[in-house]
Amino acid sequence: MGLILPLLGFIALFTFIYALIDAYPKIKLDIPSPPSIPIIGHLHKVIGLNTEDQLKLAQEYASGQVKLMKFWFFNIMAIAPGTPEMFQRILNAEECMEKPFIAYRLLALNNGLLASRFHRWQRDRKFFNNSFKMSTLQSFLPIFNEAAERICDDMRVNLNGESFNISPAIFKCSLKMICSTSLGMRINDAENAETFDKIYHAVNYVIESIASLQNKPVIYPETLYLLTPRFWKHLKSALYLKNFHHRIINERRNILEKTDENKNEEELPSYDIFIDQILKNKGLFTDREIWEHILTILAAGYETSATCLSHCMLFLAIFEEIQQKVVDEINEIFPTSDTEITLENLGKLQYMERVIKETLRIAPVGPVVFRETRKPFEIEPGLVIPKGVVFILHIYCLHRAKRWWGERAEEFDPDNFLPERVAERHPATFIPFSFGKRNCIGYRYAMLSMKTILLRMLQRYKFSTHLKYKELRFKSTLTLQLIGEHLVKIEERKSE
Ligand code: HEM
Repeated sequence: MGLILPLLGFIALFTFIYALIDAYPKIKLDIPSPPSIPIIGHLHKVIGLNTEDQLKLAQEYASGQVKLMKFWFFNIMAIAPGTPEMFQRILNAEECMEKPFIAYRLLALNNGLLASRFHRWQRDRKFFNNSFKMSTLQSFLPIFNEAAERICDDMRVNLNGESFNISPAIFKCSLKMICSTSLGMRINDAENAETFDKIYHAVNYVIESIASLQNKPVIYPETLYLLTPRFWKHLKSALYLKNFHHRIINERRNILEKTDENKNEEELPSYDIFIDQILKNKGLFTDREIWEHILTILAAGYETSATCLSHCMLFLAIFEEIQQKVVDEINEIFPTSDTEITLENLGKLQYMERVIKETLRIAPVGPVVFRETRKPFEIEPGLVIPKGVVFILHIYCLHRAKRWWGERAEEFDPDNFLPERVAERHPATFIPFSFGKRNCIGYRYAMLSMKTILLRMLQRYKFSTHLKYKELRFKSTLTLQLIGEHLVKIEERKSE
């Protein structure tokens, strides 16, 4: 006992001195920083703030119009860029392509693309870039269409009735698309209905739990979380998803082996689902890596697309004249409801695309992304950011800054994406899918699937709402969420 206390004291002192030495090159960086408190840095600014106020605080800092701003939390140094040029420089640099463990640890999917460390990511991204190629996405169009038709049928119960929250239906549709294109689950098979429901609840529970932890300060004692009932339900949901993926992987492996032996391709779907692409490359990934990759694609693709589309439907219900313009365009390119959906005619839906982009500008589903320097990085001549510094890239602030978007930056205006206006802006002023080599691998998948759902819903129904644009409020959890529900009313659209 007599020795333990001095020993602990020595370890604490040693750790403190080590942290100071480590932090020194970062602290002396010549970058402006708001006033801070010794030891804890800027932690007091965020502690106790709800997720809506955190967004407002970030906007307040961003309005300071500096190129870079420096923050620190104990010995963690973070830098936030303030101009599109700086966003571009950071997101393009190989030196900054690491993901900070502290920001992505809660996902617990360290082998998946979203959270993996640089070297593993570099190897795996090459493989998956091929999986998301245009010909594969084209083969997914019938699945997108089937899921979109299904959501329209299910929505009929709300016809001419009260306002309802459109979000759960969109989430289920988006989940079915992802499960079908990554795991080969057939959307309209009755026996899959219960499984879709279970996955829906399990994924949502895991996402909600991570979001609730994510917004606790970085020093939140996660060990305390283990003592809460939420943790056990979180664990149960995560285990369900893991076991489910294991089962599907084994089933698909058997199917592929059988078809290999019999050279009978009939059992394989006509589209190139992600799991089959992985399994056909025997030995490239371990089983653990496979389910973490597939679960990452599911997690990264499902909630983002569904949330974006829920916002988009709400904006269209609020701005009925914009909705009408989208419908006019649809009627021109898809004159009948059975006009086939192809890459070519989806590409012609240019006004719809502007509406989706404006939705992602006003409400970028991934409001913040993080990077970490893997080695010293000269961000501008003479200013070298040392290894181990975290970059906080606040996309939400960038998208709403008056400096880049003008006095009407907070208003919803799809014409912001007219080609002549786009040409006037720096390419990194609008980055809802991030930027550079480590950007969103699923952005084309997202655009095609969202366009298909919008197309089918607007062909069938007219949307309205009593909600007012100016009264909408957002909060930043894991993704950017509307505070409240996406309430809309629908009526049958008469053919025009
Ligand atoms: C509106 C829809 C979507 C938005 C706004 C979005 C946004 C983003 C953003 C901002 C990132 C960068 C995250 C970071 O660096 O921390 C990202 C990464 C990623 N997204 Fe998406 N995403 C969407 C849809 C999808 C879809 C549909 C898929 C898959 C089917 C997908 C799969 C991924 C993956 C795997 C990554 C990690 C990529 C890497 O690090 O190499 N996303 N997404």
